Amino acid sequence: MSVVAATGLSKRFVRGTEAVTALDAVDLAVEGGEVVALVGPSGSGKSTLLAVLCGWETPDAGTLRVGPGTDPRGLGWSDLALVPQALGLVPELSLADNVLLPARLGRPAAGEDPAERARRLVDGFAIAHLADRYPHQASLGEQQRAAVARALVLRPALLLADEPTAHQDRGHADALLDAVLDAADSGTAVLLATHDEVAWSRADRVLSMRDGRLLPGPPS
Ligand SMILES: Nc1ncnc2c1ncn2[C@@H]1O[C@H](COP(=O)(O)OP(=O)(O)OP(=O)(O)O)[C@@H](O)[C@H]1O
Repeated sequence: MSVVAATGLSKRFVRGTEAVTALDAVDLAVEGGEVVALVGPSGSGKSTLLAVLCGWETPDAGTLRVGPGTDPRGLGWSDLALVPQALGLVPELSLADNVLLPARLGRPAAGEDPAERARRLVDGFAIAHLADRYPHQASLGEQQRAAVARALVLRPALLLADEPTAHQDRGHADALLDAVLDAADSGTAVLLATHDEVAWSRADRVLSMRDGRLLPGPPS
């Protein structure tokens, strides 16, 4: 059974007299262990789709199932982990505490010590030496790597990531993609909104968004 399944998702935003169809009858299913790259021009609806799938936005129409239920808002970090475009690190917590936050709030994967998993992730992302810094004391790329480590620490059933390599050089982007693919190998369903063509090439499937519509394959 797919970890996330949506049919006919639609979302319109109305600003004064202007209406934008951000999602137009989107059907989507992602299986456990599958990496799906979501590509498309700026403003095509990628972030809106992720926002609906994680429960930040309510669709105007359509059906949604994430994990066991229809309302993603009740899910914990081990069910649904998110890397938002704006990262969403907690400013009052050190980078180490941000990465460990899901482990303090949620249920670790069976047989895996979350502190050890966090250490491996921050080592692999070359941010171990920044563990005691607060987010504002780290570069944007370093903050983004901490946000990806936080999302992966519990090996979530579903990972939704919005441009997770946007602030990285190629080497760090590849380390992030390696970790995302490793999580998928252990069963995580992954949906990555990305402009990174290396990420597309490493995904199992590429889906394209244009004007709120979702189509199979990379953009033509
Ligand atoms: N809260 C909102 N209110 C009004 N319009 C919105 C809102 N959120 C998004 N939109 C509009 O919906 C459309 C889709 O936006 P969305 O952020 O999903 O695009 P995107 O593909 O993620 O773009 P980018 O690659 O630049 O992040 C855009 O026209 C955007 O201006």
